[in-house]
Amino acid sequence: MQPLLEVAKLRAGYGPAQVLHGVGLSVSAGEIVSIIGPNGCGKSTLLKSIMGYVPWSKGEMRLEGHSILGRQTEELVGLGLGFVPQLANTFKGMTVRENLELGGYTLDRAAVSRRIEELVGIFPILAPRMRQKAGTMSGGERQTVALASALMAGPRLLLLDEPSAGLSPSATSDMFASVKELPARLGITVLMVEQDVYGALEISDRGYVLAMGQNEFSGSAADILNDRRIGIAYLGMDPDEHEAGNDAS
Ligand SMILES: Nc1ncnc2c1ncn2[C@@H]1O[C@H](COP(=O)(O)OP(=O)(O)OP(=O)(O)O)[C@@H](O)[C@H]1O
Repeated sequence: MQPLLEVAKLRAGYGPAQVLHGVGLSVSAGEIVSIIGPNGCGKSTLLKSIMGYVPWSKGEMRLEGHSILGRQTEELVGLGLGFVPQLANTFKGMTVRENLELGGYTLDRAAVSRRIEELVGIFPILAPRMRQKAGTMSGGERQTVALASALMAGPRLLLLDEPSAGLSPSATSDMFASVKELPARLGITVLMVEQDVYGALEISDRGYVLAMGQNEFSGSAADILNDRRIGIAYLGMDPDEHEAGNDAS
């Protein structure tokens, strides 16, 4: 089946500082795909490059097989891409409802109301907080507002940059539980960057491991979770203990 999004040989960075050195990935409709890797390896830069915020020097990007390389961010949003940046992703002086309305600025009033109702069904904590200013909410609540705002426009593919950043363990598991529902409940495909490798892979179909701006490994979420090198590098696996386990078997 043709992927929804394909990125190939992407080279991008900030002026002379090249960060991505030929990265590739694909995401099929209905999937949740995670990008993991060490700090500074270029995960956020990859999402920002896809969204048109960071200029490419080389590469290719296709949506359902059609090249969309070089499109402006607004055009990409029009084509169905949505983005939730890491932190600083709500208007703190505005209420929850106003944040959501802003996310749905392309919709008419009736569609905004319908969409808000639908999203409150998925994120029940928003219901009693519609008039609360985002700036007075906890990190987890605000992250939920950011996610719901990005969903207002009905993206086909949602790019999430560390949705668990700054959240408590319980808020993190609520966040992952909500993200997991997006394909089935709203028909949204998800490409997510996460530091919480285990939490992200648990709800993902597939994953990509980046290292120093390059693809290091990719596979099903189960393959990555079972890979010894990944376990040692990112999942806190004790190398000696694992070796001992292997010897015994
Ligand atoms: N606006 C910028 N200008 C210049 N360099 C930047 C900019 N943003 C990021 N970088 C650099 O690009 C590299 C990759 O950063 P990026 O944020 O993509 O990594 P990351 O894998 O998402 O890291 P983390 O897991 O710590 O969030 C880093 O060396 C970073 O310092």
